[in-house]
Amino acid sequence: MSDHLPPSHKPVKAPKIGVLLLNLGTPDGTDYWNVRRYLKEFLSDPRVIETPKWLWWPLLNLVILSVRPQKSGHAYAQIWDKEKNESPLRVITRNQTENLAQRLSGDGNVIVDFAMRYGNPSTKSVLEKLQAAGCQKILLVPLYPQYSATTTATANDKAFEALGQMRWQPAVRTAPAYFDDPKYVETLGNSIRDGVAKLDFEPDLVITSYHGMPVEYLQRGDPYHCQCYKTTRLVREYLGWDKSKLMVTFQSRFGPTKWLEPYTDVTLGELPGKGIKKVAILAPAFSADCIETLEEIAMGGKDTFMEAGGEQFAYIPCLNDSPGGMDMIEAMVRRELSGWLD
Ligand SMILES: C=CC1=C(C)c2cc3[nH]c(cc4nc(cc5[nH]c(cc1n2)c(C)c5CCC(=O)O)C(CCC(=O)O)=C4C)c(C)c3C=C
Ligand SMILES: [Fe+2]
Ligand SMILES: [Fe+2]
Repeated sequence: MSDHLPPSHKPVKAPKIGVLLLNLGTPDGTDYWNVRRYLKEFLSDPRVIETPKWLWWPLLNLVILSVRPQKSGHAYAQIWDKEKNESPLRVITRNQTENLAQRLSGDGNVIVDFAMRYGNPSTKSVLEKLQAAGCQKILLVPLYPQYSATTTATANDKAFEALGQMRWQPAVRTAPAYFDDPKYVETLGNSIRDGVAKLDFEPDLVITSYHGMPVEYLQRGDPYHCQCYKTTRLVREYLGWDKSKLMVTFQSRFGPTKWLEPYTDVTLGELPGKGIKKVAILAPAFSADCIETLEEIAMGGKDTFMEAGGEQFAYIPCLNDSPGGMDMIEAMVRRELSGWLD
């Protein structure tokens, strides 16, 4: 009888599985307003800045956002991918996405995409796109090897904020940090060994420079600091190197508070005076090269080191969409999809 028929509803797509790679974000352009918009969203995140809002709001809006966008915009302009008119972080994240999609294409019903925590493509827009395409199961993959509330947790928060507005919410999994995953350690170790072998000099020291954070965040329980040290220890053990050959430093200090030490810039300025004149440096906290690696370390870090009397300086790129890096991401994603993939 017609009164027992269900009311009309939206057409239902064949069920699919979504894999969503999440990264931090980047401005859409290097001009003042694009950088300002991005920094405002980023620096208004209470997971990133824990200063009470009543104190932080005037400081951010009246001081920081009137000067920082110009300074950062100039830095972004130096590393901008002019051909694609895009920031390297987004170019590389898209390449990783396309590469992974290719690798999972034989698995039939998987859609791979990427989204940013700040800026575009927004996490909400991509999750809605995946849901509209029929994804009833979604794996969120924050592309941060070491967990931090300031990166991993806020990326997941943003996804759950969007999921919270969905009537038909997909089943969701989040991939864990992979700082001690043997495949990550091996891949990073191989990239250091190969990166050093390609140089026309033998470095006295290799520096693993991690993005820093206020010491207070560590004291309040963020495990990031320990995970950084563990990554470097495991890589050193994998390479069979002496402790004196591989060092940990922390970069990208922001604001007047005490951040994790030793600071990368201070260390680079001091090493030549201690007789260490040839260094190679890499940034294992980043899954893709970006302003913090290309401008701050490969350019700024080199200047600091050479001006202090250094003789040779080399930057070893992030894993990006290298074959080894993609093998590692694919293995991690397949593991986290277990039970979902046929
Ligand atoms: C203000 C505090 C910040 C904390 C804490 C922080 C942690 C953190 N960040 C990354 C990865 C990236 N950060 C990037 C840029 C960036 N980071 C901060 C500040 C903090 N980061 C700022 C203000 C900026 C913007 C650039 C600038 O104005 O200097 C990026 C690169 C983005 C790009 O577009 O290229 C990444 C990636 C990690 C891993 C981390 C963990 C502790
Ligand atoms: Fe950062
Ligand atoms: Fe620690």
